[in-house]
Formats: sequence, structure tokens, C-alpha cells
Amino acid sequence: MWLQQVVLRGVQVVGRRGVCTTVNNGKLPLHFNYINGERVSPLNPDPSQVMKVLEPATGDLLIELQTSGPDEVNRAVQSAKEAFNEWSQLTGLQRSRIMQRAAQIIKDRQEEFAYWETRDTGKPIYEARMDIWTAIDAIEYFSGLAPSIAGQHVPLANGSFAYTKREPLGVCAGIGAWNYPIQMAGWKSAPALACGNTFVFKPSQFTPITAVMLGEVYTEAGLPHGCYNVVQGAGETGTLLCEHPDVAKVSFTGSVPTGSKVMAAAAGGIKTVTLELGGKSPLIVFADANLDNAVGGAMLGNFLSQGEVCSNATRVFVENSVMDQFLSRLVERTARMKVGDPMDDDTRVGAMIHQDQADKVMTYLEGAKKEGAVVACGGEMVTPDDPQLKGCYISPCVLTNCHDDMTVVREEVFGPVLSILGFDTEEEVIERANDTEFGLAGGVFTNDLTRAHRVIAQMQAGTCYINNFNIIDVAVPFGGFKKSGLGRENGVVTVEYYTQVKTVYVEMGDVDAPF
Ligand SMILES: NC(=O)c1ccc[n+]([C@@H]2O[C@H](COP(=O)([O-])OP(=O)(O)OC[C@H]3O[C@@H](n4cnc5c(N)ncnc54)[C@H](O)[C@@H]3O)[C@@H](O)[C@H]2O)c1
Ligand SMILES: O=CCc1c[nH]cn1
Repeated sequence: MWLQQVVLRGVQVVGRRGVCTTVNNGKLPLHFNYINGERVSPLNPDPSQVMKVLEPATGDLLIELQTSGPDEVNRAVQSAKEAFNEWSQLTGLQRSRIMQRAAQIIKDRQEEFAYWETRDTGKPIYEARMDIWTAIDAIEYFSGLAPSIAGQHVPLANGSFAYTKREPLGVCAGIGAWNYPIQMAGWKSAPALACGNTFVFKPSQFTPITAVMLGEVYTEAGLPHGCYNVVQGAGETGTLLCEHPDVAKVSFTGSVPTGSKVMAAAAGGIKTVTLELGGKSPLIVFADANLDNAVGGAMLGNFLSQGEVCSNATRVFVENSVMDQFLSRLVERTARMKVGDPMDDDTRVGAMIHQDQADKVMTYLEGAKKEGAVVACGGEMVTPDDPQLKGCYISPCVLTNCHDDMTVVREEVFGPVLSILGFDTEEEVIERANDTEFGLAGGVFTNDLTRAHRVIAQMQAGTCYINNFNIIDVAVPFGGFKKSGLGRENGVVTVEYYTQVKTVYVEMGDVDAPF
């Protein structure tokens, strides 16, 4: 596998972590901002502002790039502002055609995208391939909506009427987390562009690569220069974007504390925000459920992307009467998951994003054990045989003997840790499931459909599942209740978050003024 040759766009890429030879003579290109239709580096490079991006799988340096300061953020926003006039004047169909071409180009380059997404995130390549498709889906889906974005006609007295228009907001900013980089670039840029906005994206400082590749794709597809821009950097760059007076809206994905800061920064300019934040989601397994499906759902709800998934069902409530059966099947299947090289097709748990995140997860596990939790499987640092794989690998963990007050049960761990909690009654479990400040997702497994709908109706979560978990579809809104966020991504409703309504009254008679 190490020396396997992978063919990307007809060009050979040698070695599992061999560099992509499609660009820059076998190395990643030097420039990682994308402004006005081209890769650029910040105009005034500052040696003290260099970010080192490490490859999760190996822990080795992947790239170094410059943080974007005020001048660079302003350059990107001005580029988007200048492009807005042309882009917003196109018909929806014209915008749609360009976006469809972009989706096709990504399909043609999907293996290359997946390769870099895996190197950037450490997630298994089979998942990275699915993630690329979620971005393609978003671009195709919103391109399909673009020609239909329209207002209403409202008849008034005496033949007069009013109509509404859905107008773009202007320059929209996107800020992403590191767990789904290309998905976030797609989920945010596609609705923004379809609605006639222009866009500036700041990916996470840990995963800068594929958002810039998306910029090249859009340009190749015919997107006018300046409509899609990327600035690299960490929190300061994000703050500059949120506070920039020419940014009309911020769509943010990340943690609750940062989301709160983003909202505060945007409040200064009375900007709308979409916030996709963290979670501590419950999954309730009733005794009458198909237990094999429930086990599969619990695993989907915990172990994708090394457990680094916002919507994860990290609190799995199991009816006590089936606890033993459920647990034995869960542990048996979890222990079989292959941990290791993310580039191997059969790997199911790749590398944690970085050492700090791995340390955080292990600290949660130590704390859980001290509080009385029992490790049914996993929860260990794994050292792959390949000496080059010096990143952090954690075996997927099932914790039993948990109770609702444990730190590991209350806080977002963001790692492969599933906590099992027993319950006896429906009423009890609903109350416990809702006893959290988060409200991103929730699920129930039962063969009693009346009960399923009754439970879901009481669940305080924005994205709910009956007899499955963590499936996503671009046509279906995704987002949270409570501290898990504001607004939605995906689905027709997203158009509302990237447009503003203009109302126009039309008088067909004389003006009836009382003075
Ligand atoms: N609801 C969702 O759709 C969703 C999806 C993925 C991840 N998440 C959440 O993201 C978190 C993990 O991601 P993370 O560690 O990258 O989150 P984070 O909050 O640390 O960072 C997210 C992004 O915000 C930027 N940032 C940091 N400080 C900022 C500031 N003051 N102003 C503007 N931007 C700032 C970061 O550079 C990064 O790009 C988890 O809590 C997870 O649940 C939510
Ligand atoms: O991490 C959050 C978004 C998500 C959930 N499933 C796939 N992507």
C-alpha cells in the first residue's frame, strides 16, 4: 500500500502520502488564500504569522502558510464586494449553469479531493469520499433551486397589489470547523452563491487545503472572479471577517463558546448569523427495537470521523431489559473496527485531528473512570505498525456504568467515546435525554411507530431520527435547538438565510390621503 500508485486526473501520484503531482511540480502549491479568482499569499507577509499545518496521520508538517491579517481580509471582502454587482444581476438559471459545471468538475476530481481531505483531516479515505459527495450534492442541489428563488404576489383592495422579492444579502462570510472541511465549504458557498451573494470563506486553521481547491473549481466552471474567496487564519482572521463592515452575514460552524463570540461580533453590525454548533445528542433504544439496527445506529452516531462529529449520539440510553443483549452486540462490532492508516480503504477509525484533541479525549476517559464508568472496549491510544504513522489514534470506546452527572456524559468530548445509560420508562428517558444545554440531534429506535413519534415530538433537538442516526441529505434541513445553534443548512429553508425580503406596494388607484 505504501508505494501504491494512485492515478489522479490522469497524473500519477506515487506513495500513500506522496505529494499530488497535479500541481506545483509534485508539491502542494505555495499560495493558500484564494482571492479574485486566483491562489495568492497575503500581500504583506509577516514571518511571525506563519501557521504550521500538521498532517494528522503522521504528525509531520504538511504545509506552512501565512495568517491573513486586516489587509488581506479586506482584500478578499473587497474582491467579493466588487463581484457582487455582476453575480447578483445574473438570472438564477445563469448562476445555476455555472454551479452545475463546478459540481461536474469535482466529480471528475473526486479522488484527488478525497486524497487531500484525508491528508488534511486524518479521517478514513472511505469517509472522505462520502464527504466530497456531500459538497457535490450541495452545489447541485442549490444550483437546482437558484432559478426558482422568487417572491410572492399579494392581492390588495381595488386591484392594487404588493409583491415581494428575495434579494441577496451581499458579501457573505463562512467560517468552518476542521472535521468536515470540504462539506462546510460546499454547504455554505453553494446556497450563498445560488441566492446571488458573493462569498469569503475561512476554513479552520487545521484543515486549509480543500476549500482552496474548491475555489479553483469554481473559477474553472466560469464563476466570475471574486465571487468565491478564501482567507486562511485562526480566530483573529475569523473575528476580522465577522466585524468587517462590508460583510452582510456570517455562517459559522464550530464550538458553542466561539459561536457566542461570532454572534457578538456580528451583532455590532446588525448582521444575521447562521450558527452550527456543538452537541451532546441522545439516542434512545427501546426494548422492542430491532437491536442489530439499533447497534448500527449507535455506531453511526458515534464513530464516524473518529467521533469528531457535532451531531453524535454520545449518550445512548438503552432500556434496561435489553441492556445485556444490546451491549454484547455493540462491543463485539465496535472491537472489530479497524483503527489505523486513514489511506487504507478498510480503515474505519483514522487519526485524531491533533495531539491536543487526543489528549482532551483521553483526559475525559480518565475522568470518566474516576467517576465510576467502566470501559467495555477501546479507549486506548493505538500505535499503528507503520512507523510513519506517528499521529494520535484512539480505539473506539464504549463506556458502561455511566450516570447522567458524569462530565463525560454532560460535555462534548469530540472523540470516539460512546456512553451507555440504562433506563426503565419512556417518561423518565425523555426527561433525561432533554437535560442538556445542547439540542443538535436526537434519535429513537423502536418498532412502535406511535411511540417513536410521541418521543420525537418531545425531543428538544433540531435534527431527529427514527430508526437510524447521523444520516444527512442535502434536501433536508440540518441544525440545532438551544445552544446548538441558530438557522439551518441544507433544504429549501436555507434560501431564507441567504436572502432578504423586499416588499413593494403597488397602488392602482388614487392616493387616499386624509389631509
Ligand atoms: N453543528 C454543526 O453543524 C457542526 C459541524 C461541525 C462541527 N461543529 C462543532 O465544531 C466544534 C469543533 O470544531 P473547532 O474546534 O474547529 O471549533 P472552534 O469553535 O474552535 O473553531 C471553529 C472556527 O472558528 C474560528 N474561530 C475561532 N475563534 C474565532 C472568533 N473569535 N471569531 C471567529 N472565528 C473564530 C476557528 O479558526 C475555526 O475556523 C465542535 O464543538 C463541533 O460540535 C458543529
Ligand atoms: O459535524 C457535523 C456535520 C455533520 C454531521 N454529519 C455529517 N456532517
